[in-house]
Amino acid sequence: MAAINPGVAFDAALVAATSFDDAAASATAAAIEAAPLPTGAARAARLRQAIGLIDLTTLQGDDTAARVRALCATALDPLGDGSLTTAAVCVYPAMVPYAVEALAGRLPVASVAAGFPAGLTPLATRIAEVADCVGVGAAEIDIVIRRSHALEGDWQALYDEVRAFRAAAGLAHLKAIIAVGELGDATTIARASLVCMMAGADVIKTSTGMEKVNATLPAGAIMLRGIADFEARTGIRVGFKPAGGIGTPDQALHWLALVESILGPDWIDPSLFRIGASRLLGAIRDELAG
Ligand SMILES: O=C[C@H](O)COP(=O)(O)O
Repeated sequence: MAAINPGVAFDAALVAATSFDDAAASATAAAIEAAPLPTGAARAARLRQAIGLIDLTTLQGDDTAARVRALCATALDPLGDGSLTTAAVCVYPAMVPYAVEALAGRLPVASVAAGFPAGLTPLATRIAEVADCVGVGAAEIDIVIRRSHALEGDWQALYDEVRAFRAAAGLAHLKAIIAVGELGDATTIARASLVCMMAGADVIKTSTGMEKVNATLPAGAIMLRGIADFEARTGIRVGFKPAGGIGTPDQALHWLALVESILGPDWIDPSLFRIGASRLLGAIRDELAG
């Protein structure tokens, strides 16, 4: 992953001046969906690239040590030929020790945290959870924001919370899930993205996978433009993770195309781009197996 984002001071005026047009976001997404996808060998190569970007995820109430160990074995050798790995494995906090043991440092373990998926447990509990996950070996922490702060326009409160998660995460990479499907409009998505980046998120992530609406290309377009603006303003490169409902090879290819079209080829790398998915790997594997 890229260097830790130290964050920048909260800038209320910049947040207030940040807006985004829903129609522009939809138009960007529509252009990506209308463009032809690669075919033949180029498609296969791109799908292999996508596998290397996956945070292979299980976030089920019935997760067990055995399921997590099996997931880790798949992440280390997803095509069964030793040719590549996924980017990371993503699990609930209680499953982190099993993943850490199974991966033995060969891949990072990402833990969801901060009261995932709603972010509505007491703040002290959410901060302690972040620290606990790091303490048992998670190298990446996928926190959720408390959506009410964004919906009520209390951007200082959102900044302060994410700043506290940044501090609790220490040297672990911090991914901030903004839950686009619950934020309402493009401007709120743009402002939430900006505030999380200001507070020190290394990656901004669309969704938990548990909202009614999860990763969408229009929301992605808004977040990616925010990442580009933030880099132009601060020199800090923040990564991007669409997650939730990405289950087909075509969807993965659209996400790669969107990221590349807005941020350029540098971002097609696990240090700056992840796809959070539980079913996508199986679908890509099926296609590649013909
Ligand atoms: O962070 C990852 C998501 O929870 C995965 O969502 P999914 O099960 O729809 O692929």
